[in-house]
Amino acid sequence: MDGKMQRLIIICGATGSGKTTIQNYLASKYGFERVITHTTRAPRKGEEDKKDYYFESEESFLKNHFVEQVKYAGFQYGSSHEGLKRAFEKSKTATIILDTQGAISYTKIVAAFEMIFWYIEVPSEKQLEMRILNRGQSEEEVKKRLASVEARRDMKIPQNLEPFCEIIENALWKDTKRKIDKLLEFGRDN
Ligand SMILES: Nc1ncnc2c1ncn2[C@@H]1O[C@H](COP(=O)(O)OP(=O)(O)OP(=O)(O)O)[C@@H](O)[C@H]1O
Ligand SMILES: Nc1nc2c(ncn2[C@@H]2O[C@H](COP(=O)(O)O)[C@@H](O)[C@H]2O)c(=O)[nH]1
Repeated sequence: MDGKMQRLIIICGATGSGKTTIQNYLASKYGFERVITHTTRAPRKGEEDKKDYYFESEESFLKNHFVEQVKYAGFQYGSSHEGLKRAFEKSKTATIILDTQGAISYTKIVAAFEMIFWYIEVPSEKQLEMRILNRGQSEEEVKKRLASVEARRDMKIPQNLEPFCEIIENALWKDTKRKIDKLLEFGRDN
């Protein structure tokens, strides 16, 4: 596959803003492969190892070759060269979900693929909280997550990421889909 034709859609935004929902839409509608990242947090209900994340112990996490890694709400997260390679073996356009710190790291790397940055926004924090609760997490868990330094930081797009990002408001799902379809209109050679 021609390396220059590859493209990575980097999706970031507040916790609960809809990054995974958007990534799933891109996979089902466009066939864009997901880059699976690594974490030391425990799987949530319904999450599967090697599908949602590579779920790692503190020891096994260190054995990967990371493009970037961060600590988020007390756990390790990282995107690996292996994960990117596996995704690009399956489709020319791949998607990855990162926190804003990880996205900033990608703005600084020299890569053989094109990068597109999306920041996902939700109109209010109350809506975010409701969406996370509806996902099945306990109120205590949600409160703890929303209070973490990283979650607070990612509520708003960092200034140094703004020049790279398309901001997508994810209020009504049908409007979000329309916006995404429009953004991808000129890249139908996936
Ligand atoms: N436009 C929307 N309207 C209503 N609910 C939505 C919308 N988009 C996503 N959701 C719901 O909000 C919840 C959070 O979405 P999702 O898991 O995609 O967020 P996320 O940004 O990946 O969160 P996290 O970073 O915490 O993993 C899910 O239950 C999802 O179904
Ligand atoms: N910088 C990175 N951020 C990542 C990676 N994988 C996921 N994430 C981000 O972490 C938070 C928390 O994720 P959650 O699944 O526990 O809700 C979220 O903002 C993700 O975008 C990664 O490899 N690098």
